[in-house]
Amino acid sequence: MSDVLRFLNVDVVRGGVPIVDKVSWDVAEGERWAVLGPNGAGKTTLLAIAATLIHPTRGTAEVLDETLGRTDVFELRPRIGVASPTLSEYIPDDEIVADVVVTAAYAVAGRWRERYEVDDHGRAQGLLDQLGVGHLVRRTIGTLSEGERKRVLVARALMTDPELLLLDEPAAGLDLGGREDLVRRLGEIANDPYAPTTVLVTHHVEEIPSGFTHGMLLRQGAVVAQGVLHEVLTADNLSATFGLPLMVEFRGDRWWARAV
Ligand SMILES: Nc1ncnc2c1ncn2[C@@H]1O[C@H](COP(=O)(O)OP(=O)(O)OP(=O)(O)O)[C@@H](O)[C@H]1O
Repeated sequence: MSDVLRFLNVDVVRGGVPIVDKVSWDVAEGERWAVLGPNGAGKTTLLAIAATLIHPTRGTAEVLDETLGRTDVFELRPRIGVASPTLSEYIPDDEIVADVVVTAAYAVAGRWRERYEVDDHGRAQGLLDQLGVGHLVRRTIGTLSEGERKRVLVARALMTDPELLLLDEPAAGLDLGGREDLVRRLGEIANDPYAPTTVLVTHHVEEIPSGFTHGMLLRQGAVVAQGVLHEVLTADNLSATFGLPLMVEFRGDRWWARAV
C-alpha cells in the first residue's frame, strides 16, 4: 500500500505562533482517519495542507506522492475531494444542486473522462441518492437546510472519484436525527473498499462513522496520539486532548464519550 499523505515535522506558523507543531503523519491508501481536537487545535489547518491549499512553514508534506512546494498543485487538486465550510461559502446561493455536484467533474474533465464513460448527471444523481438528498436535485443550494447542504457537498466531493476524500466537520450543526443519518451514510461509504482514502475532522467521537480505522488527536497544534483508532481513543488520550477527565466507550460500531 502506498502513502496518500506523508507529513514530516510539519509546522505552520502564523503571527510567530506555531498553529501546527511538528506533525509527522502517514496515511496509507485505504485508511479512514478521524482527526479530533478542541477548537483551535489546528485540525482545519492540517486538512488545508492535505488539500494543498497551504504549504507548511517548515517540514515536508507529500500528498499523493507529490511534495508540496515542488509540484503543480493545480494538477494535484482534482485528485482530492473536499467538503468543507470554506468551500461552501464560494458556492452561489442560486446554483442548482445538480450543477453544484456536476461542476466538480468539469475541473477534471480530461482525467475523469478518460477513466469513466458515464453520464455526469446520472452519476451526480446516484451520489445524491446515496447521501439521501436525491429528491433535492432541482432545488437551488441557497434554499437547503444546513444538513441538506452538507450532504450535497459530500456528494460533490465524491463526484470525481477522488483518491483522497477530506471532510471537515461534516456533521457539525446538524440535529440529532440528521447527524445520525449522515454518520450512517458516511459509514456505508467508509465500509466500501472502493471508496477513497478518507480524513474526517470532528470535535466529537460520536461523529466518527463506522468503518473508520485510524485516529489523530491534536491539542494546540501538536499530536497527542495517533494510530489505530482503538488504540488512540482511550480515556487518558481524550482527557489530555480536551483538557478534562473523560470516559470513552465503543458500542456496536460507534464511539461515545462524556466527562467523569
Ligand atoms: N492566519 C492566521 N493567523 C493567526 N492565527 C491563525 C491563522 N489561521 C489560523 N489561526 C489560528 O490557528 C489555530 C488553529 O486553527 P484551526 O482552524 O486549524 O483549528 P481547528 O482545530 O480547526 O479549530 P475549530 O475546531 O475551532 O474549527 C486557531 O487558534 C486559529 O485562531
